[in-house]
Amino acid sequence: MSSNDQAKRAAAEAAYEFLIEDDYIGIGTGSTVNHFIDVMAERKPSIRACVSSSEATSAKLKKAGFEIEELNYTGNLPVYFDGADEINTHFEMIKGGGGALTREKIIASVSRRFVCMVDESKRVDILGNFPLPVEVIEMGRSAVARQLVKLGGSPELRPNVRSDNGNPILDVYNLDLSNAIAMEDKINAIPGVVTVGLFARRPADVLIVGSDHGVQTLTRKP
Ligand SMILES: O=C(CO)[C@H](O)[C@H](O)COP(=O)(O)O
Repeated sequence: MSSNDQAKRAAAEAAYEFLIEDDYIGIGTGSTVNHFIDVMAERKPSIRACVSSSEATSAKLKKAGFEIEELNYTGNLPVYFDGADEINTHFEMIKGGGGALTREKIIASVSRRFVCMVDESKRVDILGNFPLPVEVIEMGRSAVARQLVKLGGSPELRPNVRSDNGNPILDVYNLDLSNAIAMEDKINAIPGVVTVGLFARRPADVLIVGSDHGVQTLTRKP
């Protein structure tokens, strides 16, 4: 296992402490989440079912013996576990590197606690080094891209990729995300945008950072 993977695994193990048994739990997408599912598979918690943010996560959870439930049948969730592509000191995030941003944002929006697990390379002062994913409706792809250019961005179509919802994803470089809430609102207002991978209006509540030196668990200050 690479040291980066070890850091993700360590963060996933620490995150497990936040799991609430005998209820539904939300599970995101990505390599860090995959470590979290491995930890769950080893420790076998008693949970009602998982609400999953992607087909890939659902497949891994099912293989590990966990039930999947659709969000439409669960109501609000006590806790959601996911990774991030970048996270700042306010626990605002860029997400969607794995293309699951829309389902991730929906699940995060109905979860009482968002536990974000990262390796330390994901921590930043200002978001934006990682290109911002924007899921769009196919027919509005170019129109949205032109609006993103007006906002100062350089959008690139993610090649040969469709989200689990069947939509294309634009990766936007060079945006000024120093005011992440304002930019999230502006991008959300563009017709044709399905979801922007900025999680500023709904930041994480708990941040667990794995590194060579150990694991740090941080709680967002209100
Ligand atoms: O937002 C995501 C998927 O859409 C992931 O949380 C993000 O890409 C981080 O992935 P990884 O844990 O593999 O570094």
